[in-house]
Amino acid sequence: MSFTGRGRGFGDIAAGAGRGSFGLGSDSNAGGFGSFGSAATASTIQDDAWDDAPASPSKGGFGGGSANGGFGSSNGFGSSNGFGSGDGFGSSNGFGSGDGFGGSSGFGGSSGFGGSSGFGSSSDTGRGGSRGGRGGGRGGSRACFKCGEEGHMSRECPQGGGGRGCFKCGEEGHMSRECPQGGSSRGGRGGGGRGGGSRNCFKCGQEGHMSRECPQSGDSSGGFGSGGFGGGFGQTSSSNSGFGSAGGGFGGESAGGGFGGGSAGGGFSIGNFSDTKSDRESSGGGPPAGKPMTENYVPPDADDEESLFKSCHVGINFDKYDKIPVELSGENPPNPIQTFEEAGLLETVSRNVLKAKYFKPTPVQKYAIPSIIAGRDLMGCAQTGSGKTAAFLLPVLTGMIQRGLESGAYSPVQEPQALVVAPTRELVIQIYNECRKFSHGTIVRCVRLYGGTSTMHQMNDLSKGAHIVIATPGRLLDFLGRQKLALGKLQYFILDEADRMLDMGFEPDIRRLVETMGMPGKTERQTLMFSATFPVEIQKLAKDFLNDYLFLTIGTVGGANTDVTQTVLEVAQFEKREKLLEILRAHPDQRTLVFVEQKRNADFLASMLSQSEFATTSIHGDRLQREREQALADFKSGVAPVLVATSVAARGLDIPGVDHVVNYDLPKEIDEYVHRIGRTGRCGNLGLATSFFDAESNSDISRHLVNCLSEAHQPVPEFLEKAADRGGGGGSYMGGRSSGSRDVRGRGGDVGAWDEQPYGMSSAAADAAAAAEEESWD
Ligand SMILES: Nc1ncnc2c1ncn2[C@@H]1O[C@H](COP(=O)(O)OP(=O)(O)OP(=O)(O)O)[C@@H](O)[C@H]1O
Repeated sequence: MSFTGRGRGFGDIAAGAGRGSFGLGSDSNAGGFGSFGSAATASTIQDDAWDDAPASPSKGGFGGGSANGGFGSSNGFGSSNGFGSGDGFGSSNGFGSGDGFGGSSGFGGSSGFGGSSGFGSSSDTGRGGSRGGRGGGRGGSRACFKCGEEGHMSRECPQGGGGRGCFKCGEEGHMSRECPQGGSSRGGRGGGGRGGGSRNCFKCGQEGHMSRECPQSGDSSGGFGSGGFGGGFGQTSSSNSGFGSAGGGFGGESAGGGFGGGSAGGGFSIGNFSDTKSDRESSGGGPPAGKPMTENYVPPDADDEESLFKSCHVGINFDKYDKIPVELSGENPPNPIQTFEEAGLLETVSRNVLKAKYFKPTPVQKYAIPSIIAGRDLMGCAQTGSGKTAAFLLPVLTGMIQRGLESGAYSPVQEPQALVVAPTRELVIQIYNECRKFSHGTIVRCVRLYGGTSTMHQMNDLSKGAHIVIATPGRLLDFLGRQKLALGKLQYFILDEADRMLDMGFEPDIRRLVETMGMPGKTERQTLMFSATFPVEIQKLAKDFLNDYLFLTIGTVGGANTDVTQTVLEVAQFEKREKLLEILRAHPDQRTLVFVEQKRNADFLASMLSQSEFATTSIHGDRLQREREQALADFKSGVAPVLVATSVAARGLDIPGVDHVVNYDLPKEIDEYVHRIGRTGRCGNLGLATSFFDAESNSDISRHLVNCLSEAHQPVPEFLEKAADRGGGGGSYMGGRSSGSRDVRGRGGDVGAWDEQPYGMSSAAADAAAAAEEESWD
């Protein structure tokens, strides 16, 4: 039996099964459930389903069962053998139907599967995840089978009779032998013992005979028969939770795999594998509103030296960096370096710098490296693409190694010496790769933690040792909460895109991280913050985290990169599509990054362009992480020379060879604009940015835009000046920029005494509003 789903699904996680086709049954080993249950622990899947969010017991997902259980193993649901399609999964009859699934070694061994008595039942809302798994087979710890809590047995459970429902239908009030639903293989609470429902053959899953009489010879190919897995797996009609709706234990003894279905809100929803938001909504499953879809994705690692050291070529304006005015304020600033040789970097690190073809430090590196080596806290602000990453990584790696690294390999709790936190997953990956590049040949272990990927995989990686962790806040807090990570030995705490990390969206997470997670106090650690923009109020906030810091400004804080030629065109909303096509046709060879405000528009535009003559891909927060990384890879390699992106790609990404940035929609914030156009014109190269100004919706940014263009010596179109004169953007004309122009301590000496520059909406508020409106940041 096979069926085809609409969405992408397990199948294309691996094994190239591609989208949709989902094999069930005896000849479906490759596409089935084969390696399922191989090597996960109880918590494998629980939180993976929820992007970057910290662990929460209320989230469902698969619960791994016994120590070896877990739906999905380290490679995730469907693991390397894939798992068939997305939507199809669990639809109508779902698993538990006749043919069963699973590879020959999969479930369905003689001992069957099926959780114990219906944990993850409807009263266990959301607990299905890890707890569900416990019941399965010989799963996990000795928690109560009803509520999943440890500390009491099920007979003493304060939740009363929740789990005492009929094993077949899940209803309370009767036992399974009296069940009015007879032998149906669907639904059921927890698929008791060898199947919650019918007495199908465990080998082939067909009704009408027992396994010993099975015509399908002795192997276990059909293993996962209807009965057991029927426990709540599938049954779309029964609840919103999709997979394991009413419960559904699944821990087969033989396979060792727990599979606790969740309950309402939990479980492995069908919607998780559908392609669009509306699919999710209609299926009732999937992540909560606003949360991107997830899968148990294991990202690849570039291990060869060549790809590690591949870097962008410096451009013709690289030497002009030296002419940009620099200001380093604060007590006793150290002298800048002029060459990498005089920086006092560790020899191996210096060698890597040369291998990366860094022959001369950029201004931010000249000042930041000696400041960090001198042990100072630093807030560094330099234009996009001017080498801020190496400015902190090189001295941090040197300092860590010189102080001595501890080997934490295979210790249950890793205690890194350095922590870098960044706002997006792709930026985390990029910093991680830079870190591996500069630490190449040393014993430093870098670990990346970010959402949308397999928690189990990251946990394994982490357990091998972590001297420096690079993470997005959500996944980081998750691991801290799980006590896989502790911050007691932290020497360096780095916020990249610091203004973003401290705005309303992330500030609570960062504060929590700094104040409640055992991190050394600010006088005991070194805190470093970097960005191209630093709004005044964020600078003031940052003071809470910094100790006697230096403030480094290269050029104007928040100024646009002058190597980018900026053009603003007046284009009404309905004309934008045609205008974009016109621009792309005029520059067919240019690698172009198109920014839009809305995720749905990113996909729409990407399809539209692909159907025209432009190979286009898209990146935004609703795409699976695998897809996001693939989109970036395709854009980088030129497979898709046009990338349509939302703000997830606005900051930090260093994509070599981006010729042109098009703001199809202007952002609401001028700082965001500066970061977006900074994806081109990097490292002394020239770039081009074109923005569509729609007077209807962009008047708020007009004043800031005029300012930004003038500062960067770019022509200001008349229509834009007029829009600014009409008052777009609020505040005074000249004062209307978002970033503070310099160290806020420079005025009045005390940060608290600083008079805010007037501008309409605070950067933080605007950021938050924009984020809430459309993009979900990692
Ligand atoms: N000294 C150097 N010599 C040559 N190339 C360099 C040097 N420093 C950095 N680069 C390269 O310049 C590019 C931009 O660097 P990086 O990504 O660190 O910029 P950034 O200032 O962090 O930008 P953003 O503000 O966009 O995050 C990278 O490809 C990096 O490898």
